[in-house]
Order: sequence, then C-alpha cells, then structure tokens
Amino acid sequence: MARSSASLDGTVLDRLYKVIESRKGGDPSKSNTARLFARGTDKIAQKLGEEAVEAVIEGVRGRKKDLASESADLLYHLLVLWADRGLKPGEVWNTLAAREGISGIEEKKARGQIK
Ligand SMILES: N=c1c2ncn([C@@H]3O[C@H](COP(=O)(O)OP(=O)(O)OP(=O)(O)O)[C@@H](O)[C@H]3O)c2ncn1[C@@H]1O[C@H](COP(=O)(O)O)[C@@H](O)[C@H]1O
Repeated sequence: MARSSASLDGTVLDRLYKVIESRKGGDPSKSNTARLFARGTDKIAQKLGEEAVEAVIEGVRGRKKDLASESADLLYHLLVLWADRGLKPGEVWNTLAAREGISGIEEKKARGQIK
C-alpha cells in the first residue's frame, strides 16, 4: 500500500538503509540486497556506477518520471555501498548539514581553487 504523502520525504532513506543492513548474511536467492552483499564490494561499486550512468542518461533526456526511477535505483545502490562499508547515513546527513549555509563558491575560494 502506498504511504501517505506526509511520509514521502528523505526519511525513506533511513528506513531503506535499515532494511538493507538487515539483509547482510541473508539468502541471495530471496533478496536482491543479500545477493549484492554476497557478490562483494567490487560488484556493489560497479552496480552503483552503472546506475549513475543510467541516471545521467535520463537527466539528459529530461523525462522526469524516468529520472525519478533511475534516481531511486541510484540511491538504493549507494546505500548498499554505505552498508557494505559500514558507513551510517547519519554521517552523510551530518556532512551535508555542516555544509548548509556555506556557499560552494566561498568554499572553493577557501581551498584556493578560485581567486
Ligand atoms: N530499492 C530497491 C531497489 N532498486 C533496484 N533494485 C533492484 O536492483 C536490480 C537492478 O537490476 P539489474 O538488472 O541492473 O541488476 P541485476 O539483476 O543484479 O543484474 P546483474 O548485476 O546480474 O547484471 C533489480 O533487481 C532491481 O529490482 C532494488 N532492490 C531492492 N530495493 C529495496 O530494497 C528492499 C529489500 O530488497 P530485497 O533485498 O530484494 O529484499 C526492497 O524492499 C526495496 O525497498
């Protein structure tokens, strides 16, 4: 059943991550995530790269529905890589939050990339 629009926000990523983590050591014949974990980090990273390319293609084509679908695939595979490497979503959310309000241009200037 579809969730109410009130719950359709980024918190779905935290829920998805928990499901992904729960698949570690699971049966590869019953779970796509367990199958990915069983195939190892190289394969997980390869799948992430493939999904990134597919998202880029849909971004260029400009069909929003297809871009949403490829973006969902991309995020799923990114979360599988985080879980494989033991990176918690909160660490990424903290990194994003620490950047809030800091202009990307100012940040580049601070690193000496722009004068
Ligand atoms: N969000 C996703 C999700 N997005 C994409 N995929 C799967 O990722 C696969 C990508 O298709 P591909 O043909 O590229 O991959 P593949 O069949 O492994 O092909 P090869 O690598 O063998 O070439 C498909 O099987 C998709 O169904 C996902 N599988 C699972 N989830 C989420 O993860 C949860 C747990 O899934 P299971 O681990 O399968 O129970 C699900 O309830 C979903 O919420």
